[in-house]
Amino acid sequence: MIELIGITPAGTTTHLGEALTQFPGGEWHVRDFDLEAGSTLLVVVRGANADDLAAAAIAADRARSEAATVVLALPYLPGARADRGRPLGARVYAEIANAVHADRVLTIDPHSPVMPSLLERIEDYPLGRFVRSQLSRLVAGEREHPYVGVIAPDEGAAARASSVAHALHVPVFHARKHRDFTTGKLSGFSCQPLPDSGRLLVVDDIADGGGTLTGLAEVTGLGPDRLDLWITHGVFSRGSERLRTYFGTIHTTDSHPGHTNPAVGATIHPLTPLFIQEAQS
Ligand SMILES: O=P(O)(O)OC[C@H]1O[C@H](OP(=O)(O)OP(=O)(O)O)[C@H](O)[C@@H]1O
Repeated sequence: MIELIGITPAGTTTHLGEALTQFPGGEWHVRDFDLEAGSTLLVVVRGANADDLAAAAIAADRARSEAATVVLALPYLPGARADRGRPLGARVYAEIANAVHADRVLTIDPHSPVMPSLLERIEDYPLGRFVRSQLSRLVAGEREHPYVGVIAPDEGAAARASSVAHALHVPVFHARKHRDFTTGKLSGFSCQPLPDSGRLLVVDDIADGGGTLTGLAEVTGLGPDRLDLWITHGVFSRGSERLRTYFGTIHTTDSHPGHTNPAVGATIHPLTPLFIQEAQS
């Protein structure tokens, strides 16, 4: 899923989606488009489809011929889960993304700390800060939030959940994901004792098949009357419909095309306005 937005120096935005077409066989073709002098082309690529990165590279090439600045937003960093061992999928995806030759790369809450350094022009993934510092507003609107604590489902989620708990002024409770040493498969969870009453917000970066989050919910013995969920990247593939059994409100962004899965019915927090703002800064 790809979105093209022209931003003039005065801040006027134009959606250039019609410039993107495909030949009947599926190859991308980007039609000519005009950009005012000094404009920025913002290219947002959602999800992990490398073919969309090819379209982004073609559109960027066109924009550069008009001397426009190119900002590539990769809200869900493709390859970020393949960040160890050989082959290193993260590096291969990063090389494909670098073929866009963007002046800046923006992302949000990348799964792996390895990944941003592989992208040549990434600037400290500034939007990562957004999720953490603005989460209380996103989740609770203008009201007081209802949470008595935040749960981190595994070690990888600990820093993210702690900063969300800090923003919400509530304690964080840590869980652990146990894996079988030989197969690497998930073998169970353990969790710190939780408060006897009040709502808890589980915070993680990705919900894919939902196994991690449903496994965690089971070990807490709690359900939708006590648990809500924030996940930055709602991939929501097969199996994720089980999340509804365990969580009341499910919040996510539109970083991945899977976020619209109707079986999950998540509340969506759109990212494009933030990318436009960030591209102009
Ligand atoms: O919905 P699921 O299919 O369970 O996938 C989502 C989980 O996968 C990722 O962790 P992962 O276990 O890949 O990585 P880690 O061992 O590096 O934390 C992610 O951080 C979630 O916890």
